[in-house]
Amino acid sequence: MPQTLGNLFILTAPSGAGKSSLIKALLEKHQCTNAHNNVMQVSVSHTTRAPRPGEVDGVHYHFVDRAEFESLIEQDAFFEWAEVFGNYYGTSKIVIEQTLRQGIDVFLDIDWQGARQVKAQIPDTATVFVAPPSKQELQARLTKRGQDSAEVIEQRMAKAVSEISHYHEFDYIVVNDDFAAALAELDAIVMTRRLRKEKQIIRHQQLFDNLLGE
Ligand SMILES: Nc1nc2c(ncn2[C@@H]2O[C@H](COP(=O)(O)OP(=O)(O)O)[C@@H](O)[C@H]2O)c(=O)[nH]1
Ligand SMILES: Nc1ncnc2c1ncn2[C@@H]1O[C@H](COP(=O)(O)OP(=O)(O)O)[C@@H](O)[C@H]1O
Repeated sequence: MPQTLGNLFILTAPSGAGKSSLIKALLEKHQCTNAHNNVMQVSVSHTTRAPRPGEVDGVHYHFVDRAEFESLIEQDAFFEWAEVFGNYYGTSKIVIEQTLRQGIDVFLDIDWQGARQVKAQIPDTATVFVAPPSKQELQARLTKRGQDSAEVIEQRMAKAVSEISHYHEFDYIVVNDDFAAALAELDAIVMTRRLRKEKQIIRHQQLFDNLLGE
């Protein structure tokens, strides 16, 4: 993909570490829940997992069945996809490309396998690993969220160790202990990426043309 004004960010974490909460808070902080101020948005993945109570199709995920997902794989519709906890998850290619071209920053909440695939295609992607402060706290958050059965929580805790073992592959690490502190760190990462010379040249090309003109 050619250099775009929009930045691509990936947040990866073991389930329950707080990545969805952090992305949501960041968007609210930048008032991106307001359609007139759309400078960043979170990508809505496709999944074959069943919706949790309160999850809305097209908002939290595009919920599809396995046959539909496999047909999208055949059509090369995914930027990346992976099987996580026995379900398929994938990121639509066209939506990401269009959004970045519009100068909007895009956040992907995806697992380490997806992060690797995206980084290989777009090396400019900023990848962030969100770590919980302890295993006990991770389990407590999954339980407190109250959306998964004890069996599913057990499965997610077992999977957490393999997800965490990839922490060193990421560009940034944020430990989500105190939520406000973790949010400030994530915000700083976003700002740093935006201020890079490559992005500033695209954003301010007109200004530099004027400053250097007769
Ligand atoms: N590779 C990939 N992983 C995804 C995608 N969407 C979600 N995931 C990951 O799938 C895992 C399970 O997500 P989910 O079922 O929503 O559970 P949660 O992590 O507890 O919110 C998490 O690690 C997500 O980051 C995607 O489009 N691609
Ligand atoms: N820093 C934090 N301290 C305490 N609870 C948190 C913190 N960050 C997130 N949580 C809570 O932990 C639970 C899991 O967070 P969530 O964002 O759904 O995780 P993920 O998207 O990584 O699976 C939620 O109930 C959320 O409110």
